[in-house]
Order: sequence, then C-alpha cells, then structure tokens
Amino acid sequence: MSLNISGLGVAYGKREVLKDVELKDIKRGEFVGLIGPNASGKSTLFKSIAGAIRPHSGTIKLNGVDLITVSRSARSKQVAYMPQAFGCNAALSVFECVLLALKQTTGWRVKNSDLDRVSEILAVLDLSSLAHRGLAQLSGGQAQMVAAAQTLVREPSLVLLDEPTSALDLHHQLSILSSIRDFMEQRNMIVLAALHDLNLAAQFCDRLILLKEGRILADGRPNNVLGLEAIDQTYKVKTNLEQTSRNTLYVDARLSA
Ligand SMILES: Nc1ncnc2c1ncn2[C@@H]1O[C@H](COP(=O)(O)OP(=O)(O)OP(=O)(O)O)[C@@H](O)[C@H]1O
Repeated sequence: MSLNISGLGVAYGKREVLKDVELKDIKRGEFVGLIGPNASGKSTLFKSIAGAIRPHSGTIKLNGVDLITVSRSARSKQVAYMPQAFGCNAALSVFECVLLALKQTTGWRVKNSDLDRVSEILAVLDLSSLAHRGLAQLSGGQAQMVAAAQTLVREPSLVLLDEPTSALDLHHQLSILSSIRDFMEQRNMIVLAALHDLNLAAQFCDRLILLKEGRILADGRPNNVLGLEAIDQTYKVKTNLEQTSRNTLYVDARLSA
C-alpha cells in the first residue's frame, strides 16, 4: 500500500494554488509531515486528497487506485481527514460523537465491537475521562483531541491531519503525536500531518515535504530537509539545525536580518 500523487493541479477560480504536485511512494507505516508557510497550499492538498475539492489535473493513487475517480463512500472508507477548523455544537457526548464518526462508513447498527473501538481510541488518546462529557463543555484543546479521535477511530489506510496540535499545550502536543505515531505503526496506516512547528516535525516525522506557493520544494528525511537553505528562504528566517544530546533535531530560528 502506498500513496502516489502525480501532476496535481488545483485552482480556486482562475487562481492556481497547487502546481504540478508530485509525491512518490509514501508507504504504510510512514508519518509524513507537510510543512510550509501560511497560504502555501497545505490544506488545499489535504482537501484534494479527501475529495472536498476536485483537482483540474493529476492523479492521487492509493494502492494504485486513483481516489479522484472513486465514489465518495469508497474514498471515505480509505481516507479520514481532520480539518483545521474543528468543533461541533451537537448535543452529543464525546463518546457519541466518536461513535458517529465510526458509523459514518459502516452503516448505523451499533455492535459491541463498535463500542469497544470507540473506548479503545479514547484510551489511546488519553480521553477516557471525557467520554461522557458534552461536546459543548470541552476546552479548545480537548475538542481538538476529540477531532483526532474521530479521525483515527475508523482506522483508515490514510489519515490526513491538518495542524493537529495547533490548540494544544506542550505536554499534549508531545503526547498526542506520540500516541498517534504508536497507533498508526500498529495499524500500518499512512499519516500525513500539516505541522507549523518544525521541532515537532523533526521529532515525529519519518519524512518531510516542504511546500511553497503550491509547489514542492523539498521531500526527504527531516535532517536532510530541515538543513536546506530552502527552509530559510521559504520561511524568511535564519535557522540553525542542532542535534541534541537525546539525538533529536532542534531547529533554532530567528528572523533574518
Ligand atoms: N475556498 C477558497 N477560495 C479561494 N481561495 C482559497 C480558498 N481556500 C484557500 N484559498 C487560497 O488558497 C491558498 C492556499 O490556502 P491553504 O488554506 O491551502 O493554505 P495553507 O498552507 O493550508 O495555509 P495555513 O498554513 O495558513 O493554514 C491561499 O492563498 C488561500 O487564500
């Protein structure tokens, strides 16, 4: 199972936002970080893969099948997308809303195994204590973690997470990315996550893709991509890449003069 994107072009009206995007051989079990400045096209790429936007050119092949050509229901069995904006005002508990996300693709009769799956993902993300809390009573960070649970509970082949840590404190940024990594390794899924924090990207991703103005500028292992001059040029900063004593990469950044 692999994801291959070729010649992908997406426009909003006449404005082309993704240009000839090529991504080769993203494999099961890989945690891939999508990095790039604001407005570079990260969400647009996710929406195209998830089927919310129709590209004007190119293919998005998951296991050899072009997702652009399959039905919405077939695509949603394989791909789960957590958008940047999350939150739900429905009068549901956390458990019910994660169950609802699971049943979206499997029909509405609830089996014991469905309840077990919901309990499991809440435990994996350390959300069990919130299971019976109403959605309206969640903090912003809690709501974001519940959105991640909704995305993962279906155990799709491909998970798209658009800035999954943007509302989280430092502890929860680390704990949720670490839990997602473990879960996707056990289930042999592909995770594609848009991340603004380059240190989190360095720590958790197997591969990084750098997007600028709708084009891919770099694609490779974090220590290769983050060490490139292209990072400084793209973000208009001066970075210094260090290897810490714990053998993790650290990106020190300041505004370029
Ligand atoms: N529905 C839309 N209609 C028209 N233009 C849009 C629409 N959605 C996004 N855009 C434009 O497309 C470009 C890429 O936006 P996108 O949301 O994909 O960027 P992004 O990399 O996810 O940004 P950020 O890091 O700020 O979330 C931006 O210039 C944005 O203004």
